[in-house]
Amino acid sequence: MNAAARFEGPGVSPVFRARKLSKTYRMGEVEVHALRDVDLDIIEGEFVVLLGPSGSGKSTLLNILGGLDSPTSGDAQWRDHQLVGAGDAELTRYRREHVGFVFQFYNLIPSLTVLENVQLVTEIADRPLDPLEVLKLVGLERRIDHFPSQLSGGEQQRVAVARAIVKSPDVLLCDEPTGALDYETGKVVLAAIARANEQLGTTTIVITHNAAIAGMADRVLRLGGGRIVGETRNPRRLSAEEVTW
Ligand SMILES: Nc1ncnc2c1ncn2[C@@H]1O[C@H](COP(=O)(O)OP(=O)(O)OP(=O)(O)O)[C@@H](O)[C@H]1O
Repeated sequence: MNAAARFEGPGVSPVFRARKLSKTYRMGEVEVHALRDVDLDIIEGEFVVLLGPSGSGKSTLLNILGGLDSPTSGDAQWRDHQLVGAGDAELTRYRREHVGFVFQFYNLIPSLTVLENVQLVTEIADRPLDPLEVLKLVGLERRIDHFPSQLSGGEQQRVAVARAIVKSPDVLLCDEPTGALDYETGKVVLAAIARANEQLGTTTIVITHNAAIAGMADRVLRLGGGRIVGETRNPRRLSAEEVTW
C-alpha cells in the first residue's frame, strides 16, 4: 500500500506536488525499485521528516525533489517548475535559485574561512541574506575567520547549513544532516535547521535514521520498499532541545 501523502481541499495549495513517482534501477538482470508510485504534496513552510530503513528510497525522493535526479516515471513539480523532463540548464537554475542542500558530509572549501565559504554563495544568488546574520543564526558569529580544519564536525555542519540558507532558498533539503555528529552537536545543527525554517519560512525536508528527530517536524513520512507506508502529523513541534535519543 502507498499511503497517499496528498493534500486535498480548498485553501491548501502545495508547493511540491509529486504523482506516481517511480524510480527503477536496472543492474543486469536485477531490477531495484527505489520508488514505487509515490504521491506527495508539501505545503509552503512545512517541516517534513522522512524516516525509513536503509534502501527505502529516502535519498532518491529527496534528490528528485531537489532536481538532482529524475524518476523513471511519474510527475513532480515545485510551484510552476516541472522537475520531470526538464533539461539540465533548467534544473540547474531551479537548484541555484530555489534549493539549499545539506548533506551528511559538509563539503566546505578548506582554503576559505567560514565567512568566505558562506559569502561565495551570495555572489551567485539573486536575493542573498547577510552572511554575518546567517552565521549568527547558526551560532557561529565568533568563528567567522576560522578555516574548516579549525572547526569541529558540528561547527563545520553549521557552516554548511549557513551556506545552504544564505541564498534564502525557498526549500532546504537535508540528507542525514546529523549522521556524522554526536548527540550534542547533532542537536545544535538541528536547532539551526529549525530556526531557518521558522524564521525564514523555508520549506524544509530532513532525512534521518533517527526517529526521535521526527518530533521536530510538522509531518513525518515513513518510507519502506520505495513506498510511503505511514504519515503522521505532530500536533505540536518539539524544539531541538526537547528532543532526546
Ligand atoms: N545509482 C544506483 N544504482 C543502483 N541502485 C541504486 C542507485 N541509487 C540507489 N539505488 C538503490 O535504490 C534503493 C533506494 O536507495 P536510496 O539511496 O534512495 O535509499 P535510502 O532510503 O536513502 O537509504 P540510506 O538510508 O541507506 O541512505 C536502494 O536499494 C539502493 O541500493
